[in-house]
Amino acid sequence: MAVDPASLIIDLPDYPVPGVVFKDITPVLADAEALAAVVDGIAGRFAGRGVTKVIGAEARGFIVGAPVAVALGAGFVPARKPGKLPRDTYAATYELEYGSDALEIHRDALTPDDVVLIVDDLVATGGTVRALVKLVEDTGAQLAGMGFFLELAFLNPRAAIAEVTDAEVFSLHAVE
Ligand SMILES: O=P(O)(O)OC[C@H]1O[C@H](OP(=O)(O)OP(=O)(O)O)[C@H](O)[C@@H]1O
Ligand SMILES: Nc1ncnc2[nH]cnc12
Repeated sequence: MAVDPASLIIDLPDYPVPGVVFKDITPVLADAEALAAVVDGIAGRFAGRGVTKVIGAEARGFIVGAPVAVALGAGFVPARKPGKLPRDTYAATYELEYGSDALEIHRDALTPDDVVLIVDDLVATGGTVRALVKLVEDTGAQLAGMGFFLELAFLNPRAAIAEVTDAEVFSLHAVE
């Protein structure tokens, strides 16, 4: 019987601030079968859609996004925290469940010919995704959709995402 990746998530109440239940996915990453199930599950959903690039946000979006890119035969674009990329960038700010931050991509990381998939370990408020959508739009590339391991559905990220794009939102596991 295959392991259910969601069964390996550890909940940490009141971390990093009171009122937030932090979803620790490191046990999922550490389990070979579970990690493969997450990567294959997201990649499988978007196979055959002509995806040329996967974009993922620092840091957990790198961990899940890069192997999904390899599985799809696509390249990977890292969206990094401010000041980390050495050349000209597009930037977007966003709110998190526990603070605010900004992400940047190189201006030449995507072109209007690219078909882009956003990948992250989890979607909570949808703020990070909204920033990534803005960055993809800045380049003129086409957004194919977005794929996550975990969706914190009780925070209603789909409504926040729907305000900025009608691209497909796919998650392997939702917490109601
Ligand atoms: O839907 P949202 O409310 O935007 O939250 C989701 C984001 O939060 C986490 O990253 P975080 O910013 O904590 O950074 P990390 O990957 O470096 O831990 C997670 O990996 C997502 O990128
Ligand atoms: N509750 C949460 N657990 C883990 N990562 C998160 N990123 C945003 N909200 C989170």
